[in-house]
Amino acid sequence: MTIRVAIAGARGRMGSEAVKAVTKKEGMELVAALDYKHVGDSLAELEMFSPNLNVPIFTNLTQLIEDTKPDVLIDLTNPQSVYEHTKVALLHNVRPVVGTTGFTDEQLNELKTLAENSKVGCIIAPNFAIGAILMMKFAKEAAKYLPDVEIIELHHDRKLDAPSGTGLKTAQLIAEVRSERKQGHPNEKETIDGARGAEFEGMRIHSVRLPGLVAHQEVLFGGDGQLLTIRHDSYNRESFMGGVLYCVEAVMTIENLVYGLENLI
Ligand SMILES: NC(=O)C1=CN([C@@H]2O[C@H](COP(=O)(O)OP(=O)(O)OC[C@H]3O[C@@H](n4cnc5c(N)ncnc54)[C@H](O)[C@@H]3O)[C@@H](O)[C@H]2O)C=CC1
Ligand SMILES: O=C(O)C1=N[C@H](C(=O)O)C[C@H](O)C1
Repeated sequence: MTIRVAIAGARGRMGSEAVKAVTKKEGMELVAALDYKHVGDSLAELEMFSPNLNVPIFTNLTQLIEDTKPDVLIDLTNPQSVYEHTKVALLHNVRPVVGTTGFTDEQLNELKTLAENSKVGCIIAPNFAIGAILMMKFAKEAAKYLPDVEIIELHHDRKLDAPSGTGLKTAQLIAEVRSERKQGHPNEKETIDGARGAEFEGMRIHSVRLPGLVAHQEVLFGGDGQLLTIRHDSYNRESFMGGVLYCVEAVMTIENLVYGLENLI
């Protein structure tokens, strides 16, 4: 069976890489792209894509679904649009594979309920790179023994959300195995607001944004006279594509919402 795939955000850094990956993958067909402009055009008409890519562009997701009947919607857009796209897809029995980060807890819970009630598979993956998933798994394990943790995530300077979805997910996984604790000196004071980074259940997350970076993270564990550093680097966006394709296949086999690829591998 061929999986019919639509991509929201196809012109973006991740979306354009996903277009290449899906069109090359046996057993998948790219049937539509969702954008906020270029309605009525096809990807072939955009300079960045091959002139043979006759994939229609829509600006309305419901219309896209009615006209092209995708099985899966890959969303690689932005934190403002992703919730609505995921909800509309689920309401139309289209399985979302979401890489976009920046969901609130409330939005995640609503989508989880919607997916469960309608028995439509949905994967929300803050990071598709296998190395990043392992970094998070190893960090969760290390935190059982070394509970003093600081997370430093480093990204390109076009990123809209902070902390990164990966940084937040790492903190959430660690919080599952360690009880909340205040780190640093009990009387410490910030002389400049934010100096100690964002706080999540007593852990600090530091967000670095610089041109030249892609996606990187270090999880630092301090103990008596020792430091354990777990680091992952994505040097390009191809690093995410194995995970994207894996999710497109996996989402066809589930009937609920899975948040994080570590739950599937
Ligand atoms: N889960 C993962 O492994 C990864 C996730 N990301 C996330 O993916 C998202 C996209 O990242 P980039 O590709 O770097 O961003 P980008 O800014 O290069 O691309 C976003 C694309 O979405 C389009 N877009 C914006 N609003 C839209 C709407 N309402 N409907 C349809 N398209 C719309 C934009 O035109 C743009 O082409 C971000 O949230 C980022 O954090 C990025 C890399 C890896
Ligand atoms: O915006 C990005 O680039 C990335 N976003 C994801 C995140 O917020 O964790 C995944 C990866 O780090 C790249």
